[in-house]
Amino acid sequence: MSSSISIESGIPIVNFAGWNDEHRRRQIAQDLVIACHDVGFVYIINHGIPEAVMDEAFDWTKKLFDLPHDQKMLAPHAPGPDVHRGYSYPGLEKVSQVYGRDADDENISKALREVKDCKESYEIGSENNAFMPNVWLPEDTLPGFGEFGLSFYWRCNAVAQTILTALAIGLELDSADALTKVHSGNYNQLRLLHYPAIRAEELEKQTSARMPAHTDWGSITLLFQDDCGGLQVEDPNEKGKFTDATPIKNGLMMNVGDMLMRWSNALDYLKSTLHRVTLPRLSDRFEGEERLTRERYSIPYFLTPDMDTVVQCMDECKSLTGPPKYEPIKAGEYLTMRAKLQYE
Ligand SMILES: O=C(O)CCC(=O)C(=O)O
Ligand SMILES: [Fe+2]
Repeated sequence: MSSSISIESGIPIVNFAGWNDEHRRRQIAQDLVIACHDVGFVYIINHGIPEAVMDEAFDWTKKLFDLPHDQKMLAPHAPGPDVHRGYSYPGLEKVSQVYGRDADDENISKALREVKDCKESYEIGSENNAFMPNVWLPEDTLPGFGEFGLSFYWRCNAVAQTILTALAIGLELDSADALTKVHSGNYNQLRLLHYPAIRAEELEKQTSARMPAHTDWGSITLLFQDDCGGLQVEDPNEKGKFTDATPIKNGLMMNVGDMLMRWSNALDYLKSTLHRVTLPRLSDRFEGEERLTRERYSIPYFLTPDMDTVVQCMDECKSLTGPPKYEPIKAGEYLTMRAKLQYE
């Protein structure tokens, strides 16, 4: 059975076509694990979400962010990190990799906190998540938005369940449902993101950032991006070198988050790779004297295990990577710790 992997600018593409065929499924699973081990980022095509549904998700995202500020503020993100739901205006959230690599360097984290993050976002969760209740706009502000948001949330979860199954098969865990059974879907986060047009100079001089380099915290992330470009992924073999993760039509990007990396142990068998959002790639994305970059929309979907799940080195990974490197930690505690670092 031939591999389904091909490569786009250093990032593998895994084709999920034929997932229902048992032999093909094994090949896809192996390809996915190799991609997550080598790069930690992978394009997934034939993932099962129809193009029309993805287009609809971007249409709603645009409609939402086109609303006047006062109306968006009818669903405000509560102050602080505890309930990550509703609307965050530009600058409210600061993303930076102050955990891990730069955590001990106060100067680095201070400098990063002085850079403005130029994005606005809206977070949607499961209605069954008692820790983080949704913050909805009044229905007459954007009729139908909540209904679509929740249906898209669960559609993404269905794709994520297939990906988790593929990872379990590819890692040869003791059962194909080893990962799905601790991901009810109730702790995921659907995030709608808008990066307004901004003077290119601000991004070049790094007085503003679209999204500075960071890793994601959860188990996996699915990402839908428009055609603007600007997402970059660190080269796993060369620290500090970032390559463009150019959007591919109808594909989604999947990446490994820190919790799955911890699960896969010491050599971080599955890699949670640094990524960032910067200038769109093409020079024709600048317009007029002010050299404004194009605005950009993206939709990440973060998967988180159920809160009481103990994230610790999977037995099967010990043989791949040696003795456990990370202390076991409950998913809920890990999330709280990471979320606190996100807000000033
Ligand atoms: O906007 C993007 O393409 C990436 C967003 C991202 O990395 C994040 O929200 O964690
Ligand atoms: Fe991210």
